Amino acid sequence: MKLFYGLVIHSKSIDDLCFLPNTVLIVDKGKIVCIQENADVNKVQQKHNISSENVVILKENEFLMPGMIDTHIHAPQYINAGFGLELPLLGWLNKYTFPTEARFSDLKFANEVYTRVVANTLINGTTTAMYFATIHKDSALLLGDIAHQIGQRAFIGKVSMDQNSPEYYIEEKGSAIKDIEEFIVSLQSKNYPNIQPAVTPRFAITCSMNLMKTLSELASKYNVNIQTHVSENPAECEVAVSLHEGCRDYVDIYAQANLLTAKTILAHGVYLSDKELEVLHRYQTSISHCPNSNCSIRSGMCDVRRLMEKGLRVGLGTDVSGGFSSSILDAMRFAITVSNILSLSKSEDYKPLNFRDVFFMATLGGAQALGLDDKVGNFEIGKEFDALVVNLAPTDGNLEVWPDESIENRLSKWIHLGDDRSISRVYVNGVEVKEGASNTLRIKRLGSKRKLSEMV
Ligand SMILES: O=c1[nH]c(=O)c2nc[nH]c2[nH]1
Repeated sequence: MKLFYGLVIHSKSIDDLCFLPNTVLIVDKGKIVCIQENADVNKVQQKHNISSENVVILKENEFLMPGMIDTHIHAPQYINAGFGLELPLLGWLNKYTFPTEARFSDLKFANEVYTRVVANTLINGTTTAMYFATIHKDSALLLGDIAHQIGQRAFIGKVSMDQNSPEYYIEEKGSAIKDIEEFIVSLQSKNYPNIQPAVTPRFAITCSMNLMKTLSELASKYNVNIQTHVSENPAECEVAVSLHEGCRDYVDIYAQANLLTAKTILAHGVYLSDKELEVLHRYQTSISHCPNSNCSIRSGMCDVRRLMEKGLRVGLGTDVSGGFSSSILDAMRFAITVSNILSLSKSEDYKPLNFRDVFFMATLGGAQALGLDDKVGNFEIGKEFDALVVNLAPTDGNLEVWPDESIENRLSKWIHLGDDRSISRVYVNGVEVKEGASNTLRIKRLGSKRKLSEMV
């Protein structure tokens, strides 16, 4: 058992951000077994017979929050983060993305990049990631091994694509199905507690209707999540609909392929019509909002408020490397900025997203979008303990926190100004995976105190 004591911040819903001072939270075998606000820590410690080395008392400038959830990230594109942003989506895919992803047939290369992306996103506070890998079955399995070893909760998507792709990076019609089924079976048979496969048709342009229909059957046969892209960029929308005869709009392509389910997450959704939103709502399909990517490759600005008002679950995605940053904190800031910009052309009663909304989206909202909210996303008895200790101490991080500042203002400052140095501890399923705010990455499960440069 481990006992945490101090300020706890989490969302009960989008409208209910809770600040719980002097709170005791007890974790047993990875799960939360006790939460007590305004508690006498010594009494609770004695009552549960917890030894001092298993007690974490947060400092005055620290708070405990749920681990953050990246609902859309391309692990192989990590190597491209920060360049190639001058082209819009379709040109960018052809010039930068497909050639890079093709290199992941090489397992040694995949091992290097995937170790870095998992380690660094954890350091940045991403305790759960919904990954796109590449079309290569073995390197996608390797990504699952690495996330398991380092200790991140993850969905791993072996990408499926059988048309309109370069000849050096495309699957044969026959092997596309065989490979994805083998991938799902192999990953599930490893019985990694926090790693699951995800069926991942890249998007409607690079997938035939036949492939998408078979993928939906496999997702249902093996009860796995589905992820793909939708309505990101005007040219993409036009090409997608023109390729799938008889489909009314972009969402209708996925509806006809039976890919819309309550376990499906679609990245972007910038240009969805009201009719399309109604269809997604009916299927309980969720959206990953990726504002950094939408700005960086100039796809457009997604009106998240509108999606939420239509009843959709919306999480945040970094969408590396359309998005240049693998940090969900960064995604939170971009989401606020995009929403502020959109509000300039809306009526006065339009409510742009604020720091409370994006905190929800980065935690419980992301968990809901991935269908994981029975396990993670906030602190409730019975849920798994995925958590961050955030430290706003002026000597340690880049924030100035004044003694008379309210807790709300501190959280707002952290969301706008914090960085990975302010995340001092990371726990997944009750296990600490990062210790100490430092640029030297200390990933316990890879051998203590090894630097990242020594790990790859
Ligand atoms: O942002 C994106 N990144 C991708 O890799 C991709 N593939 C299809 N559509 C995409 N959008």
